[in-house]
Amino acid sequence: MTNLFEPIPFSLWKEDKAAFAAKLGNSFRETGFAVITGHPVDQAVIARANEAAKDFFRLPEEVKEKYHDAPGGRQRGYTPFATENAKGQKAADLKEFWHTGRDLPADSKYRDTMKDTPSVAEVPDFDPATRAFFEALDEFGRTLLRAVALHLGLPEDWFDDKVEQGNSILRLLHYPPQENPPPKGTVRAAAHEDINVITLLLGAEEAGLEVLHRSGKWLGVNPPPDALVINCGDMLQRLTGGVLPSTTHRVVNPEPERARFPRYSTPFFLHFNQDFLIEQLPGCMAEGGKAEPPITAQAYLMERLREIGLVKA
Ligand SMILES: O=C(O)CCC(=O)C(=O)O
Ligand SMILES: [Fe+2]
Repeated sequence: MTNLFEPIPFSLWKEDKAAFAAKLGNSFRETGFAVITGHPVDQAVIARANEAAKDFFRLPEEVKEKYHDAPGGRQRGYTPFATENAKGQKAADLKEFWHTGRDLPADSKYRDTMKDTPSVAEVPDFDPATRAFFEALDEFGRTLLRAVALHLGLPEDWFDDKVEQGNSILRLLHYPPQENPPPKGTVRAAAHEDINVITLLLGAEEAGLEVLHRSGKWLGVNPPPDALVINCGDMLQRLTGGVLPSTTHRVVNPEPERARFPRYSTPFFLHFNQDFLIEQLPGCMAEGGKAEPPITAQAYLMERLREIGLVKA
């Protein structure tokens, strides 16, 4: 099989928007994923946020636990090891993570349902480093959506005002080393689909990420160093009648020779504004697809969070 995750250089966007949009769109249609090299997210911003994340995860469990927001569905702050389970899975994932949300203007109409992110006192650089990283990914995400819009035959700025105050989340993930074999049937992240519009994923160079291709085969992604992996989430799938599929993916446990190494990754889940009505685009329907009723981004998110156990029914 040819490499389905052939990297797409971001420089192409500057030279020929239509050509970049076609490559991105075709990769999404084929696998739901794409790999981008030469992305504009500043390496210093990435490195600083990764350092802050490592410092945070090194804190004692009782300190990290202070920052949980279980009643809010863990959409902000800390989630301890083995809490989240993928839809339909009994065993919890072998990961702990942190969620940074959008820093909303004081007068935003979304303040009631989009909480502030807790401030971490024990790691002095944590707040500014993660904020800067959120903003860089948010900006690049909007650029990528411009390419998606062109691919779909929409005006280039179609997504702009639908995501500008979106309920997006930066997730800092830590998969601890596995010195002892983990319980049978558990993996770092069980097979799942992302809920949001698109996901921008950095840090997946450490092996483990696999994508369920429509041929039925699990394919390892293994992007080159510093590349960014993007994938379509359920909201984009719903908007496009399945033309841009939200593909099942997972993170498998390391090979024995890598078991003593932790794995860190930092998916950025780009969401619509909460009151955006996700309604299938006219004339957009995958072969064999079925139409789904319109639903607001917020109602859809809550439905999906219940399914993965982060919001209790
Ligand atoms: O850690 C990774 O490489 C992927 C994580 C992921 O798929 C997720 O958190 O939704
Ligand atoms: Fe995911």
